[in-house]
Amino acid sequence: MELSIIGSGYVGTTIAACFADLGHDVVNVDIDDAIVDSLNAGQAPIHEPGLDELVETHAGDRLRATTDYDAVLDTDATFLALPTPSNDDGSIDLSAMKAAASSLGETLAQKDDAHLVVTKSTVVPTTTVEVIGPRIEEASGKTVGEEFDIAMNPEFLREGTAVEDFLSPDKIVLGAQSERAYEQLDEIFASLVERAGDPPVVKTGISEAEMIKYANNAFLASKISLANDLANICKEFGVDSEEVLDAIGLDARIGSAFLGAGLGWGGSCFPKDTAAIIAAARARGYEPRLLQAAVDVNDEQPKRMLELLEDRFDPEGKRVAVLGLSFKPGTDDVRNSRAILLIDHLLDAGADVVGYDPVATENMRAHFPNIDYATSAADALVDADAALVATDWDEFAALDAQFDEMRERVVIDGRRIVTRRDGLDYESLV
Ligand SMILES: NC(=O)C1=CN([C@@H]2O[C@H](COP(=O)(O)OP(=O)(O)OC[C@H]3O[C@@H](n4cnc5c(N)ncnc54)[C@H](O)[C@@H]3O)[C@@H](O)[C@H]2O)C=CC1
Ligand SMILES: O=C(O)[C@H]1O[C@H](OP(=O)(O)OP(=O)(O)OC[C@H]2O[C@@H](n3ccc(=O)[nH]c3=O)[C@H](O)[C@@H]2O)[C@H](O)[C@@H](O)[C@@H]1O
Repeated sequence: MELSIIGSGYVGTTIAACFADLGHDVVNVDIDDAIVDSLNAGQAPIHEPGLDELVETHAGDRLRATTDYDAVLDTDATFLALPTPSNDDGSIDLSAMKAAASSLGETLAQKDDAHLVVTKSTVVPTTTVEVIGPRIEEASGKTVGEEFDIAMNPEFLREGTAVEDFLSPDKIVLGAQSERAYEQLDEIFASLVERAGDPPVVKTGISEAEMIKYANNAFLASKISLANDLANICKEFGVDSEEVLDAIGLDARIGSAFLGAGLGWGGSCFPKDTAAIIAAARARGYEPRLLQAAVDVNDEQPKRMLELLEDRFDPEGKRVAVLGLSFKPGTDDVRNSRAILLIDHLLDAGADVVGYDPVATENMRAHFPNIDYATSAADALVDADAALVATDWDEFAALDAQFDEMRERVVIDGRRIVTRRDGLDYESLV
């Protein structure tokens, strides 16, 4: 089928390249010239394993990019993969979605055939029906359910494994309100369902699909926070939290995934999505206490890590290496990275900070242009008084003699990844 994807960030680029690989003709529409140029030159604008190869293979053939919304006119369906960040009060900021819906509506006014508009972005329940649909109607002069349909297809991919996750989903959720829309969605997803070995396809309402996405993220974020709460209790008793969490994960009802205790969850999604659904629930008069507690535990973990450092010395004038800047391994994304909270605090305390990350240095430089950046973990450790391990990149597990180059060998491990302990003043956060 002919598909258009509006928004070419982590999700838009990944799904465009994957849909092209699955045999669709895809055009990415983005307002950012640099992203469009990069895609048309056959280069992925973001770091994701396997994405470069897909973009290189399909660019100029089944995959192209443009800043011109008119490209939508040659397609059967449009996916909206726009950012849905947080307002200051945590509620969802729909400005990009609204702008894109209006632009799309103006374009669709020129289209004679029916069109399907699919919300891919994470949006609070009722957004597609009450905000996106009406905006497109207003700008196009057309009517939902007649000249165009709306649908919602939440995305569950993780950064760092985006291509693999998209192509091998645990489930595909299709929210729609007309048979015509379900049929078109079936057609779009048929090649993925076949390649992925027939995963469950959940057909549901549009607002249910929107809520499934929040429920999924809220559950996973809360599971990590519960693991952190339990690990903090373990630490009080001198009990090995890893052994405890590994053991409870063997219970099939609990499962071992997302029980990794440590510095907590960051990234562009868990923090904003928990905040958005909490704000949306409050706006309807419900206080989501458990979810708020999960957020509170998560906010505490970086503070606990800094306390462990400050138990050793006042960071003022000390050189502190922060190992790992991305919000998790496998990505260059630093949005809501725990490392940002650590660096902010260290700078406030007057420390001399050196950061290191295998791929996220340039993105972090935009946040902190004035700290030092090392080109290897070994370089970061030279003459450092302390090292804070913020991200569980595999290479940190292999560090050994490099610690001998530190001035004071204080190592606070936020991810329980460092294996060497001898000769170090080592403490794990959990
Ligand atoms: N990043 C992730 O791992 C996942 C993200 N999501 C959701 O997907 C949505 C998109 O997230 P990301 O891809 O991470 O965002 P992103 O910020 O990486 O990309 C968004 C893109 O939209 C473009 N854009 C903004 N306004 C536009 C407009 N009016 N017209 C055309 N393009 C416009 C931007 O230039 C940017 O390239 C969000 O709702 C997010 O919650 C869902 C699952 C996974
Ligand atoms: O909605 C989204 O955007 C995505 O959010 C998360 O994906 P992502 O944020 O890319 O990465 P995760 O692997 O979930 O990690 C999120 C954070 O949790 C932390 N984490 C993860 C797992 C764990 O056991 N412990 C833990 O602290 C990671 O370090 C990271 O900071 C979800 O896992 C995806 O299913 C979802 O599509």
